Amino acid sequence: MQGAGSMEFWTFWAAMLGVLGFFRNILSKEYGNTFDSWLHRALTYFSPYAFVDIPEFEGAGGNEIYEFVQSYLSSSTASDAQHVNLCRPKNASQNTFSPAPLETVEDTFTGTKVWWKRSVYIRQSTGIQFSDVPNDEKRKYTLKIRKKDRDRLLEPYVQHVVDAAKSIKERSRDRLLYTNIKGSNYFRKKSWEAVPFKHPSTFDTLAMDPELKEDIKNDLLEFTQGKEFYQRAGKPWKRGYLLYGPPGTGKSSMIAAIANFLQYDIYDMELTEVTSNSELRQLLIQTTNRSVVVIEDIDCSADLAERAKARKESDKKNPETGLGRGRSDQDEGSRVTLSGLLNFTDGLWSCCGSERIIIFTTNHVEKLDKALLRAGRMDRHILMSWCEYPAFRTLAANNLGLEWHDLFPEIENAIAGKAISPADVSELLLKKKRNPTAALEGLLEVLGKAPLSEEKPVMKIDLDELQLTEAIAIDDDAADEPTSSADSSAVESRIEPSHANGEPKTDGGTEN
Ligand SMILES: Nc1ncnc2c1ncn2[C@@H]1O[C@H](COP(=O)(O)OP(=O)(O)OP(=O)(O)O)[C@@H](O)[C@H]1O
Repeated sequence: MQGAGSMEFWTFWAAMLGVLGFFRNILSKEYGNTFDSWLHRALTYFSPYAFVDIPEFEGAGGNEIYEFVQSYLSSSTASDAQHVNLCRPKNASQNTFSPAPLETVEDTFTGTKVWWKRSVYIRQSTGIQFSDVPNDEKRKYTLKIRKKDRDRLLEPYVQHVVDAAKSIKERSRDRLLYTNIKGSNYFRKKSWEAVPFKHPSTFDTLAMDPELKEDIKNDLLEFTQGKEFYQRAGKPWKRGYLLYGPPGTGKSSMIAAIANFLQYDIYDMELTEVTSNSELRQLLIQTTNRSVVVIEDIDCSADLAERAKARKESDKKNPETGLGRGRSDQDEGSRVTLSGLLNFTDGLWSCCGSERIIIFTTNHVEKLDKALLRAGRMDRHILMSWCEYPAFRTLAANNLGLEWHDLFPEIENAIAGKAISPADVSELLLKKKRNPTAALEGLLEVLGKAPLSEEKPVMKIDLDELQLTEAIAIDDDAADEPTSSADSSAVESRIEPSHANGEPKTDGGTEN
């Protein structure tokens, strides 16, 4: 009986469709379209599903949500579909998938199923062409969602799609290396110039103490996952590293490894090209989130002797009141000052973006002003030192493809306590990379003559001494508007290219 009932049901609907089809055929084009839209509305009304159309173009512009959906569906969800489009945009390094037209893709959000369908259909030409898509081709994604789930799910689901699409885009795009250039644009406004960043250095190829390497990786991971912590603690979401050590110990390689590890862009700040604190600020504002801002060889950019000299000169001008102290920087105009740099690292302006790593490097940590080194200013001080045995093992693997060789124990003895940089070891190995044994023998010979690290000690930052150093009270505007107090001499230390030795001094304020 049930079979007969079901038969009647289908017979009824087949007859209904036949009648509807007959009417549709005899209607003129104009009435036909009205009939179609009426039928569509009727079917939608009785359907348990709601449909959300996301057209590629809305009005005269593109629809951002369409692009987000496209990126979202290019992830594994779409590649699970039976029929997918596969493409690789020009210059991109990854393939992207999208569901083929009319293919339905299922997705699950917080345990609820939703469905996506992409349609491409012909529209009547308006004579306006919005893109390189042929004028009469229209595309849209349609989200099918149960009516009962719509109110609860639609908003958060769309937000989830947008967030996921943004992170997919971020991961798949080529990263950039920016450098600041002298007022290149029409208004001579300081700006950055970018090139694709393709440095091969990674934490795997970096030759250094394995424990320190792991520690830095964990620190970086903790930082990237720390959004809530930084918010809760009322701290700007940024982290400062000072990399110091002799030339060729891998400071630049470490920066590249950090950027590759975090998938961040790099802003390589040439401080000698920056002529004032406000320019420095301008450049900082233009940097994007999720980036590494680097000032290499900060000891060469920061002439602390000049600072002492400037102070002496200004003292001479106003011997009694000391009102000129520190002013000379400003009087002479456009110069980046120490306070400008400190504002850059931890002043109010340093918070204009988020998820940012600031890295300074130096070969001469002893030349740096203690105000820069003080705890809290740079979160980590990382010593990149002479090549030790574990670092040598990494270099042997990188350059010779060697995991083990009978000469390794001899090298372990010979390299201990020697002042030889990873760059030198790397070069020696590379010279004879076709003959690993000869390369290792060559290295042993050089190690025999290499100076002891005691003879070329690496200056280490003495944190205890830094704790005793008094801090400079930093006022956000201090850099551009010098105070007339005696303190300004410390705040307004000039920074410009030179290698001269200086006598750093910090005045007043409290340790943080
Ligand atoms: N720790 C290291 N791990 C792997 N390779 C290294 C390391 N140190 C140096 N090298 C090799 O030596 C080259 C120079 O190193 P790098 O520029 O990173 O050193 P640096 O400390 O920044 O030098 P400088 O202070 O002179 O700028 C690199 O291209 C790399 O091949």
